[in-house]
Amino acid sequence: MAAAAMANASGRVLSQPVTFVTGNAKKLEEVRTILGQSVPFKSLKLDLPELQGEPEEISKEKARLAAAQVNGPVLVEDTCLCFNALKGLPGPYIKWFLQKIGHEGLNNLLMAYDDKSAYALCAFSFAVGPGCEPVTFMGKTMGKIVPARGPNDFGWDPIFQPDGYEQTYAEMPKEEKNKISHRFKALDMVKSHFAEAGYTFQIDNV
Ligand SMILES: O=P(O)(O)OP(=O)(O)OP(=O)(O)OC[C@H]1O[C@@H](n2cnc3c(O)ncnc32)[C@H](O)[C@@H]1O
Ligand SMILES: [Mg+2]
Repeated sequence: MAAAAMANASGRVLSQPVTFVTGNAKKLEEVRTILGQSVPFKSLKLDLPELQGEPEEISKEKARLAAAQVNGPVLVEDTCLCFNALKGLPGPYIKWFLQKIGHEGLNNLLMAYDDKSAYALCAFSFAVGPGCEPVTFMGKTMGKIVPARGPNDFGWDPIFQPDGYEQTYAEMPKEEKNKISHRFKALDMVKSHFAEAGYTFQIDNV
């Protein structure tokens, strides 16, 4: 953990509330619901660059870029959808795959394979400020890729059916998705981190 984060671990007040930086309104909606009042944050709509590499490194670099722009404490996340038959691809490149080939194209990618298993991976990173090394929290939910079912209002939700469920993420009530999702699991660790670190916030302008 960076020196600044250590200082805060003793219970120091953060100079500003945490800013959750994302260009994705649906992510923001889920993060708000899952975090509730546990981690006070404000949000900033910013399209950070789509980086290449391993999920944890992408997330950390996103946090460094966001902290430099916000000049304060930031939370960011990067989401991957990984197909086991394709050794984890599309992974962090899912946004472009989804945009270019859609739900049907993503199913077709697996046509030649019996193995339709996949996992959703969420990597949140928190940086206390510019120049501080981010800490990362990963959440993973296992499932399989299926022909699209359910409302089409959030990314690849209609084609991801989590293990142990007959419904896709899109078909489930939101409260159900938010109890088992990759995002929920990562945010659970974010919550614990904030509780253990004893951060206190200036929340006047949240
Ligand atoms: O600004 P950021 O936070 O980066 O938002 P983004 O939309 O660019 O998001 P990512 O870079 O993490 O790309 C992930 C892609 O997966 C989609 N996605 C993210 N979380 C999802 C979820 O829980 N269910 C379905 N689709 C999701 C999202 O819409 C993108 O197309
Ligand atoms: Mg992005």
